Amino acid sequence: MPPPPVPTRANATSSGLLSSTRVASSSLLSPLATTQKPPKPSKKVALAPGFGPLDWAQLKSSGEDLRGVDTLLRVPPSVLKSHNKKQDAWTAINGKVYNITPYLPYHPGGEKELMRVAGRDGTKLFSLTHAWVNVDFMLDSCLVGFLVPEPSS
Ligand code: HEM
Repeated sequence: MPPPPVPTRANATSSGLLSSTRVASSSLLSPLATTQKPPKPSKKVALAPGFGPLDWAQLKSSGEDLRGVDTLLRVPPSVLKSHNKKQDAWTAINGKVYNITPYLPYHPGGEKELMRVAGRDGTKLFSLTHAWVNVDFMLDSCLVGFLVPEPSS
């Protein structure tokens, strides 16, 4: 018995093979136009050598004191407000108060941006900028305490 014919373009068309092959291969091509918006340009800053995310992770787990307080505090807004200098900067995010001074040179968005929340509740600005960032984890070793209402006098 002779071997079965080898498929060629000529006999593929008649057998319907080519049309299905065409559909399959053209679906693998990338579309010529897309409806997706181009990504926004990044506002990340160039961090100094030794201040990348891995360096921060290392410092965080080094056991160095990054809080600057001996025990967790109850922090009213008036106290938070007094910590608004680069060398002594606190912010509140989602009810937790963090010492952000050690993180300033490591912040991918830059020191200036981070200082916008120094001495105040930064929850809104933080979540507007990057709600996906896990601040609980990023700043766990910088926790100073919890934001509480101003005591009534
Ligand atoms: C307080 C705690 C904060 C932490 C832990 C934090 C952390 C981070 C991290 C991890 C990134 C990189 C994100 C990524 O790669 O997708 C980032 C980027 C950035 N952050 Fe923050 N951030 C904080 C607060 C702020 C605040 C208050 C602002 C002020 C508006 C800000 C502005 C930015 C900007 C502009 C970028 C660059 C975004 C981009 O274009 O990719 N961050 N931050």
